[in-house]
Amino acid sequence: MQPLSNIERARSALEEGRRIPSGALSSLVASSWERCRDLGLDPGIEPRDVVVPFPLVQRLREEHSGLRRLALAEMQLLHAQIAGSNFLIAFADPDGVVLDTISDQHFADSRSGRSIIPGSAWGEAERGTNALGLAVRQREPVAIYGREHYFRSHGHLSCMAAPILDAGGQLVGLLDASCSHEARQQHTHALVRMAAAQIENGLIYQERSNLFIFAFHPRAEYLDTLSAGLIAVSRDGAVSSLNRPGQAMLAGLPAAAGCHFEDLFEGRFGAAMDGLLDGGVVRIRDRAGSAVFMVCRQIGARAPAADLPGRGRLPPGPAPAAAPPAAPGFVCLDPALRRTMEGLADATRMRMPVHICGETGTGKELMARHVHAVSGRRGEFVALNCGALPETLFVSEIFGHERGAFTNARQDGAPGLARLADGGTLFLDEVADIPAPAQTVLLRFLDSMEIRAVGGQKTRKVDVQIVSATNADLAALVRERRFRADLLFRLNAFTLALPPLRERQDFAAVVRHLMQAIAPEAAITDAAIERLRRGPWPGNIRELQATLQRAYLRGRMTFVDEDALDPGDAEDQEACDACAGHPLNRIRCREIRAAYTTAGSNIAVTARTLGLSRTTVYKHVR
Ligand SMILES: Nc1ncnc2c1ncn2[C@@H]1O[C@H](COP(=O)(O)OP(=O)(O)OP(=O)(O)O)[C@@H](O)[C@H]1O
Repeated sequence: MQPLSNIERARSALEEGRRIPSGALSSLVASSWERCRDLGLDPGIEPRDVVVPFPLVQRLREEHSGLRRLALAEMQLLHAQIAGSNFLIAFADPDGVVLDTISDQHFADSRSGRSIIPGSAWGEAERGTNALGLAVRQREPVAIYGREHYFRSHGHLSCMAAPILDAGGQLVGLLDASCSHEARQQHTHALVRMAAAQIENGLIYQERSNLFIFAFHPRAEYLDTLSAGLIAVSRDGAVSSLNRPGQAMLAGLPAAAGCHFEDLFEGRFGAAMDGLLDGGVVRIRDRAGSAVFMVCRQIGARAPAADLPGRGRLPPGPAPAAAPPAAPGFVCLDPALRRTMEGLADATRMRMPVHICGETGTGKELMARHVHAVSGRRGEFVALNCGALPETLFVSEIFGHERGAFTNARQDGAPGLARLADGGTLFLDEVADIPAPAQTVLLRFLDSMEIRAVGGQKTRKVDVQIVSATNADLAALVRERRFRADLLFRLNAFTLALPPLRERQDFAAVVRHLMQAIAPEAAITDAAIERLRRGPWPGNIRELQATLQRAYLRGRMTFVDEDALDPGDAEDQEACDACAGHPLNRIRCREIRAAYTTAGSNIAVTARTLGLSRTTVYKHVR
């Protein structure tokens, strides 16, 4: 008979309620088992899935939004590095509650994959010994393989977690990679630790964007690596943060926030700054006598004139950043709107999928174009209206098809929108309407960024910024199981919530902008704007646009005042038969019919004023 392995001896002791034989397990795992046993957890049963409600997940995501942005970008990279090896990558809050996951489809569909979902809590008390729970407790990287998990039912799972600490040493989140085989995954564990370290450095750049950041290491060739120290200092040398490698290199010195650069390094801070800001690598000794190489990684913001040191040794700070490009005709002075857009440029730089939600007519498509402009991507902006596309058509629209791939396929095939958007942006409008099988296909595409044309053999990678939009409540659709939760979590990595027009504080600016586009020569009175402001605007900016167009048509003069306005007139109209049953189409249809009446039943004038084709107008008024 084969002798029992250490883990088998330990497990039978655990499951038979005996003392765990010493040396059979690492002390970390053994003491975790003891704690779980003391909590009365039965290792033989299936643990209960503890999942916090979705609104709380949303709140936690908002609370950790800056960190989450960095984490999602790293998760994408990590996933690309280990894609295909059936892993799930999770980002969790400091209590071990999972906030986001990115996974290989096969694992996501497995029993284990379904238990690691946003909202699932992985503390030791809930799920027994597991990497996330232990890393929360230990505040250091932990890997738990197969039967080292406390619960027998987790015995096929391996997970590796790394804590993310802020510069003050506080645990702010965790990264985890899990897979469903027991083999040791040293390489993956190292990648998870590196991703966590990268996020920690990202936090320093994010939170200290107005300070000077210097990298240092005893070997110059390591200055660009994750083992380099990072130190953030103000213009006068006050240290604000140090990353973990930096703290380790300066161990023994008073290296804490609030100390001065000169407490840590020899020589005058000013002299060091001069060399560093010249862009060179400076050799400098720390106060313990060890030499390090140092280089400037970020130039701090220009100090107010009164704060500038008189010695004139510092070159002027960088010029203020130029305003980012915007989509043409995009008004956005509303503070709530501007808040939701904070971090958009970073999100697009990291290629995070952007999701735009808002009522009908709030400007989702225009915002999508703005996202494309902000991303600075040279490729095309390609839009797909996902509403009412059956699965097969959806797939061939996105991935293209080879010649004669299916009945009605184009003779010469089609490249597909994802390929057309390579290097640019793919805008998925009405994303809530994607049929269920196509949701799975889309999810796979978002994970791999690989496309294969229908009827084709070859796959190719594309580099696409994904933007999606809907006016539906996707969270509610997820609850009703009409939309995949994992797809929602992939799409809404960065969410832009557009306020309804009635809540916009830049209402007047929107009115003036629309009026300028309708009739550049016409003015609009303040009283007219005030009257408009009182409307409920269920159709939002589009409805306002139509009201102004009608007012202008009605007045046909050089200004629009209160008398020309009749916001209610569209409501008096009946929608056409085709639109009557569709609440969203109804609003638009009634506006077209009202404009048609105002234009003296002239299709050409109505079409020109509304910027529609004559056929469209005709369809609604015949
Ligand atoms: N911020 C803005 N500044 C100026 N014009 C805007 C703005 N937002 C929207 N508009 C205008 O309002 C109209 C409706 O915008 P858009 O089509 O982008 O809305 P939407 O939310 O995508 O509509 P739907 O829900 O029907 O798809 C467009 O003519 C657009 O140019």
